[in-house]
Amino acid sequence: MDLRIQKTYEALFALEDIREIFRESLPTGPDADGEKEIKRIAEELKKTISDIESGTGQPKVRAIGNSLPIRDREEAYINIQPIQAAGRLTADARKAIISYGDGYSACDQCRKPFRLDKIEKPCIAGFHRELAEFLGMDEARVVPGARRGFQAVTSTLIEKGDIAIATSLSHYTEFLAVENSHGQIREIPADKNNIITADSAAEKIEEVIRKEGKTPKLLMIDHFDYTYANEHDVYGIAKVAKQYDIPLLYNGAYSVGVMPVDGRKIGADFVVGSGHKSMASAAPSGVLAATSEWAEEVFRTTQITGDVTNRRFGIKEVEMLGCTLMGAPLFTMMASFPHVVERTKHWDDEITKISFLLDRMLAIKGTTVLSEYPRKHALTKVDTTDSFDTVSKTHKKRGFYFSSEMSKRGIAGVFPGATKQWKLSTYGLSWEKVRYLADSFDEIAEKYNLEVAK
Ligand SMILES: Cc1ncc(COP(=O)(O)O)c(C=O)c1O
Repeated sequence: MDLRIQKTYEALFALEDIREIFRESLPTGPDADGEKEIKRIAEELKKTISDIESGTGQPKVRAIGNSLPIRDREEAYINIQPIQAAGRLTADARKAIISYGDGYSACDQCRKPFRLDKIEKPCIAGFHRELAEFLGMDEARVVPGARRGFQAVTSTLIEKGDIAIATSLSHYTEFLAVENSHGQIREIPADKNNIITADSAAEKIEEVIRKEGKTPKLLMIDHFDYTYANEHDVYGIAKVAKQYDIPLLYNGAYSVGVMPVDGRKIGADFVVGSGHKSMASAAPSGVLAATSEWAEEVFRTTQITGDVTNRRFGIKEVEMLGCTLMGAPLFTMMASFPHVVERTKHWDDEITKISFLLDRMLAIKGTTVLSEYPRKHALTKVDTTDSFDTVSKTHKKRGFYFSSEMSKRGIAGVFPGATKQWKLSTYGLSWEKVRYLADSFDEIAEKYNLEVAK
């Protein structure tokens, strides 16, 4: 059965349950408000089912007190949304949400010594061990997003007035994490090709030491940045950081979960990944891994003493505020993990797919690629100012014509109105879909008389 229909039926059945449950406590009878509302919603749900079955209209369901359209992006569309691609759930993760979506669905299994990463059944402890191994690190913890990983590290290493180094292409959450610890950021500039090199990292460190008289306390480097998804010299930069004895945080938001990442080989002290961005997991989720040396600090347990009425919280980790991902996000990470491990072995295929698509897009005269080229990542920034955007000048929908043409062809994820510089990702799409995408760009170009080289 179409998943949308199945879900709508489930909502209909839930509505019946609600009617039953509240039969006692709500005024009933055909004119009672609650009864009228339930009837109205039931009618909408039934109409939604018949709309889907007859293939007319976009189904919209008004959930109780809220407006919640059925989300059918992955089932009904080819989704090229750049940041959704690798966070899309696996079927196992979807099942896990149904089974473990309830509040505290992990904590009801928590036994002595009372910490999330120590729960053996279900195998949360084992998952932590495997995560660390997968990343080539000694210890790992799940966190609510990469940003919480940054925060745990900055909160451990940075004190008021300390300096941390990031780059001109670093994600804003690194800046906020440092600010949260009352530190200051100095940026390594990207070169003219939008790449962060080891030489410029060394120069920035030298400059900070010379001008400010102190050695930075942390260096954070994004393996692939969020703007271009260009690859930066993480190996070289890690070497430089070692020379100056500065701990290195490797931001793998766009790498952990899609390509092989070995923190030890890179020379990272901390590896951070984003579950919802690159590990086929529900938001918010992520991972913070550390070498054993740094694990002792960043995963330190509470030392609280004093007026705490004879209570001790000894095993709880301060930076994790005891426990982190307790339910659905954790179980989606766990359920997707075997698939994630497997898919990292096929990263080359993903590069071949994006390269194929871009070759076809570049044949549309005026289109350029703003990211480094040839590509090393499936996420790419393109510039269609001199191709698709030229149409928007005269089209009655202006720039929105483009996303609308894409949507008509069953393609979602192009930012509505964007026709100049925009990002897309082919990550995880089948070859069939990638070819269809390329044909669709051609079709739109030809429809509007843009020149396409054959
Ligand atoms: C490069 C990069 N790092 C970190 C983050 C933050 O990740 P999260 O949402 O998992 O906290 C993002 C999110 O967009 C990102 O693009």
